[in-house]
Amino acid sequence: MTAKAEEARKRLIVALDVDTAEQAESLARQLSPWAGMFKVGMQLFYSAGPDVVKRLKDQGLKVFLDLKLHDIPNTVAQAARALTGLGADILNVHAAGGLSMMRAAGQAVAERAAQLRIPAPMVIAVTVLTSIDQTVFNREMGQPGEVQERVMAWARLTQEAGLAGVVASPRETGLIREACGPDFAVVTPGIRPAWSLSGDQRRVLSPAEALALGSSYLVVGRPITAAANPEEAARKVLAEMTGGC
Ligand SMILES: O=c1ccn([C@@H]2O[C@H](COP(=O)(O)O)[C@@H](O)[C@H]2O)c(=O)[nH]1
Repeated sequence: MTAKAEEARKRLIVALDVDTAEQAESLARQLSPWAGMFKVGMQLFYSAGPDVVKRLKDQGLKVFLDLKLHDIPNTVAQAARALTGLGADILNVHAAGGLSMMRAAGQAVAERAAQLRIPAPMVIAVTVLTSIDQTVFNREMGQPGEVQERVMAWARLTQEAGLAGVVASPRETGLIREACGPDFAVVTPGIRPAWSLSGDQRRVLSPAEALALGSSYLVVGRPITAAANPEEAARKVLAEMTGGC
C-alpha cells in the first residue's frame, strides 16, 4: 500500500450497521486492510450490547461509538461518563442539545478517562443529519433558513463548547473548515460513490469530493457493507479517495 493509500485508509470509517457482534467482527476483520476505523451505531449497540465495543477494541480496531446522545446536560454527562469506560476512540452527542449539554459531555468524558487512566475519546457533535434536505428542514422540522446556516451555527457552538469536531454532510465540509480551522474534525457520512444507491441519504457527495473538500473522516456504510462483495467495494472506495494512487 502506498503512503497516500495508508493515509486515506486512516480516514475511512465503515459503519457496522448489523445485528450481532459476530457479524460486526467478521466484517471488521475482512475490511480492516481498507478501513482505519469502524462505527458502532444504535442498531449494533442496542442489539449486541455494550460489550461489542470492547470486543472490537480487543481486536486492535479503532471504534467510533455513534450513539448521538441528546438529553438534559446532567443525563448526557452521566451517559457519556459511562460510555467512556468502553474505550471507544470517538463518542458523539447532538449539537441541538446546546452549549451546556456539550460542555457537560466533554468534561465528563475527560474526567472519567483521567480516572481510568485511558486516552480520552474524541467527543464530537452531530449537526443536521445527512438524511435531512432543505424541504424537510423547513417544512417538517419547522426550521427557518438554509440547512447550511444551521450546520455552521452548530459547528461554531460545538467549537465554543470545547468539543473536537462535528458530524456533517461533506457538502458543508469546506465552510466548516474555513470557519473552524484545520484542527477541528469534520466527520462526514452521506458518502456515495457514483456506483451506489443514495437510499435515505440526501446531502451526499462522492468519496473523492469529500476528501478534496477537507473531510477528516469519511463514514461509509451500505455502499460497502450491503455490496455483494464488501471487500471489493471497500477497495473501490479507497481507490476513489486516493485517485487510484
Ligand atoms: O448525519 C448523519 C449522522 C450519522 N449517520 C450514520 O452514518 C452511517 C451512514 O451509513 P450509510 O449506509 O453509508 O448511509 C449510518 O450508520 C448513520 O447512522 C448518517 O448517515 N448521517
